[in-house]
Order: sequence, then C-alpha cells, then structure tokens
Amino acid sequence: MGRNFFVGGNWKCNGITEEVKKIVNVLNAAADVPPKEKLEVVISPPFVFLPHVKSSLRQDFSLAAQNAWVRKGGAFTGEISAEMLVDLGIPWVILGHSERRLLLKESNEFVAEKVAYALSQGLKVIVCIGETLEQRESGQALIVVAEQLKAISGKVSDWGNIVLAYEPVWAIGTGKVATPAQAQEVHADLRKWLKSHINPKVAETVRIIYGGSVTSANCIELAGQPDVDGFLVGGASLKPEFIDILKASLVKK
Ligand SMILES: O=C(CO)COP(=O)(O)O
Repeated sequence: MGRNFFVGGNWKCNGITEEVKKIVNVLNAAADVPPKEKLEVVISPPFVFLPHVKSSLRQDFSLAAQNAWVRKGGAFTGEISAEMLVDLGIPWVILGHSERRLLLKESNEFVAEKVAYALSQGLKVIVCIGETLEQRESGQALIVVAEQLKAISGKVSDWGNIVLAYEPVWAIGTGKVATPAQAQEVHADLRKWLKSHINPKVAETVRIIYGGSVTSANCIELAGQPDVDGFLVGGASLKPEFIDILKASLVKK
C-alpha cells in the first residue's frame, strides 16, 4: 500500500541537558532500526534543545518542533515562528496537540491557520486530532475528529506534507491505550472522510498515526491494524523502550 511507517517521539516539556544527552545516546546506539525507506523516525524535543539534538542525533532520524506561531514572526513575546524553524533546518512541526487545544485554548480554526502557515513556509506538519472521554462516551468521537479535520481541510490544499495523528485525549498519559479495534475504527473513518471530502488519492496516501499510551507492550498489536501507519509516542519516547516501538514497524509487510 506504500505508506511508510512513521514514529514520532514527542518529548513534550521534559528534560534538562543531561537527560537530553542520555536519550540521544540511547537513540544513537540503537541497532537494527529499520531503514528510512521502511520507517520514518521524527524526534520532537522542546524548542531550546533543538539545535543540540540536531547536531548530535543520528542522521537517519529527523526532527520536529512541538509548536509554531500562526503567522510570520514579530512582536509575539514567547512565540517561535515557522521561519525560525526553517532557518534552523527543522523539517517538521507538531500542531494541534490536545494539550495545547485544551490547556491553551487553541481552537480548530486557530490550529488550521497554523497548519496552513507552517506548510506555506515549507514545514511538514504532524496534525493532532482526537476526542475527550466525555465526547467518546456521548458517542461524539467521530463527529469531533471530523470537525477538527474539516477546519484543516478548509485552509489546506496540499496534503502531501501532512501526517495525521489520532490521539484520543483519554488515552494520553493515562496508561489507558485505545484498543487496536478502537484505533482502527477511527483511522478507517478518517480515511473515509478524506476520501469523500478531499479525494481518494489523499485518503490512500496520508499517513494516520496513533498516539496515547503507546508502549513496547501494546505497539505490535496496534501496528498490525491496516489503517495504523505509525505512532506519536509521549512518555515512552523518553525511555529505551522507544527502540522497541520503532521495531513494531516490522509487522508491516
Ligand atoms: O500525547 C502524546 C504524544 O503526542 C501521547 O502521550 P503518551 O504516550 O505519554 O500517552
């Protein structure tokens, strides 16, 4: 089917210099990581560590920022612009993470504007979408992710540089992973949505990755689902078990 497996390691707001060095050492020392043509690995440290990690991380792994400002830089204290990331040679950015949607009140529209701007500057974007527990329990999961997707599709015409990360909020950092069937159901539905609202080619080629309590213990079964094209890993990306998660890509033929 030709969708290259994709694993992102989202370090979130974790790590100080010594810890960052240790994680990079573990990543650099990992043997038998499938080659780039089979597995795309993107590590996302906090902004302040991007230059250090860029200069010390193995060449077959790539880098993502965890956020970017919604438009050109300027008088926006505390923000980081897409131009700065491009200047530093950072190819990817994570946008729309639920922690930012919920804690920093980023709306669907705002996230969509950020995605469009980042793409316009040449960044590739990991777009996060996902429902809360309350929304799932009231049967709204698919409606919520479709709305999140619709906002983005209203502002984006080229999907070639987008990876979609389905991250149910109730599974993030809770140890309560979605079952493989739950993940597959939403991923298949997202692909159906893309097919009818964008086009069949985008539906077939966009990678849809799962995030939320992925560990070395559950990654193989999740990776075995036909519409799960990889993972966005939080907590476990700070640990040596991340290497086992990378190897879950081997279940894809
Ligand atoms: O939010 C996540 C990745 O972006 C998932 O976090 P956890 O893997 O810690 O649940």
